[in-house]
Amino acid sequence: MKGSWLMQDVSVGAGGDAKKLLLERVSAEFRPGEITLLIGHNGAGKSTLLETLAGLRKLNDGSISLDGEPLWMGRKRNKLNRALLLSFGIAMQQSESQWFAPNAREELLYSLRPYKPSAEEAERRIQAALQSIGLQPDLLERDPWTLSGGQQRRLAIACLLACEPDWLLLDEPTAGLDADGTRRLCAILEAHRAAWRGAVVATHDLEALLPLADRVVVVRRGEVREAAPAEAALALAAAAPQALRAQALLRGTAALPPEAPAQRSGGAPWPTPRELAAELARERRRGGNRGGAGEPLAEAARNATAAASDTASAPAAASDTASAPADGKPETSGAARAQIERAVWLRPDYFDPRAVVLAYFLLSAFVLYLGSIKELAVGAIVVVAAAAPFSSIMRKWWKVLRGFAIVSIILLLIGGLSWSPLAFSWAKAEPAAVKLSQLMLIMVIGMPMLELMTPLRLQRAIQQTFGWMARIGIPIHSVGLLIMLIFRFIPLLGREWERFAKLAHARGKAASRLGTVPIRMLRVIFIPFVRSILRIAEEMADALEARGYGSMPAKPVYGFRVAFRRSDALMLGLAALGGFLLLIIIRLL
Ligand SMILES: Nc1ncnc2c1ncn2[C@@H]1O[C@H](COP(=O)(O)OP(=O)(O)OP(=O)(O)O)[C@@H](O)[C@H]1O
Repeated sequence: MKGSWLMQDVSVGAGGDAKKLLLERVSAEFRPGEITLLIGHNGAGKSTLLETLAGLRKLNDGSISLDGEPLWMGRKRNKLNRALLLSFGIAMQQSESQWFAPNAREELLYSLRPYKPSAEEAERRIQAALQSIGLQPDLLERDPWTLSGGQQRRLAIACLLACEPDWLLLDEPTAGLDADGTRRLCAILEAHRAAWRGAVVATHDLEALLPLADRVVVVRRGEVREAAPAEAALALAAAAPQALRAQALLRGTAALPPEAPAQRSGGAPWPTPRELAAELARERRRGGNRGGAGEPLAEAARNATAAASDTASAPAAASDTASAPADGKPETSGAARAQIERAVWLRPDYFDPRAVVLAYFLLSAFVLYLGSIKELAVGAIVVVAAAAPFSSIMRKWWKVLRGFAIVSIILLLIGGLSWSPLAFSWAKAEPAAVKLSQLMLIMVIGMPMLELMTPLRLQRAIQQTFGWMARIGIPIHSVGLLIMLIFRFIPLLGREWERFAKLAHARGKAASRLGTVPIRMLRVIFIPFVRSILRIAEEMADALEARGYGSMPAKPVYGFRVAFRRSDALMLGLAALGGFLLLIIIRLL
């Protein structure tokens, strides 16, 4: 691979939403024969940037190309360029997020599948990868989930190395590695560069990786701010501890002003955490901590405070340019701004779950009363009007509704067909159409319900309302627990499937639309998916047992109670009113 990786005006939204940008008009170039570090605060967007490079995030805008070839293909630019996918490997931040096979060997073989090596070649590559990252071959038969954190990190890197990609995209590769592992990783990166291959590494571990870097890219609030040769920063901070090195690096990248952050006393060559805290407080008083000229200084103080305390407590620890702001709140990044802001009354702790469930049953009963397509059409208008205020929290369910609508139409077409002669009879299809439309409307009513309460609040509501049943021998606490678990488990299935879809792209090199698993991969993925769900269920059972759910006391003590308030009564009243209006309208029709 001779050419560079180019990002041009790339914007990426949370879940593809253009209004909530995680990366904003990012342009950057990553060259082969270079190691580029991505640095920045927690939540700045480094992982997002890496995943975007790897085609794991859909672009809202801009383009990405490697060696002159576009990463995204097709008219709608929703298909990945498979040839490019094979030229890089990505190791994500949490190594455990990539496991699904029963043992380490299967994991390595899964990564190798897209490259179609012969059995001998695969074995050679596996052994070479294990050796360079320092893993014993006897680990190959172990379940990856049972390996230590550092061993898992090494295995994740081995999975990449076995594929011998031109580009390595590494997210926090030194996290959890011991000194030997870090040394080996650095040697691997150096060998990679010597072979005129490229690496992009998101890290907070400047201590280990800065000396290797050819370039440093500062990611901040979803924007790539500056890139500068690492040598400049190193020259400034040659013999400095982490605190100074971190500041020098940021100055080298123009993320900080060139002057020293504070006039120091005591003759120490770098500021103490106390001095920097005082400096930060001064900045605050000047009111310059947001947007003004004081911000970089405050930031310098924050960075160096954390780094200096790192130095004091653990000299070998990472010098962290991504320390949390001093006020303890996370940085208000473009990404953080992207978090879904909900109106107070849309939050899952606003309504009493009993009111939500009652309103749902009430509206569903009215829908079930509608017996013809004409009545259901009127019902649809009322339901859509009732659901409209919840549209922001219902968005993620659109796909489910669309899928249900498509399946319903197919079923109706099949149900209404007569074969000799071939004809479609609406009279034949109508009863099914009525049932399916009722189901659809009940689903539309139920979707906001799922978002308006948490499983725990629902469980608490059941226990509060029906707790007295326990005295007459009805296991109501177990019923509440079961309902809570079902509500927790359903979204978990979806999330686990999303993880598998991501693996199919990141490691299986699937070029299909993001979030989907190509049919040819289903065979490989289905059993591991079921196994993974069983593992999660087992972990959940262990957690419940550890919390004492197996031996519930006769009179449990609860941390909080749900309360029926005026807003709950109002919601119930509106649901009843909507239903009665519906009945009046259909009577008048
Ligand atoms: N799908 C998503 N929906 C909403 N927000 C998201 C999504 N994915 C990421 N984010 C947000 O984007 C921000 C950037 O996340 P990212 O993981 O890229 O940060 P980072 O720089 O790698 O942080 P760290 O140093 O902590 O690993 C975070 O605030 C995160 O919550």
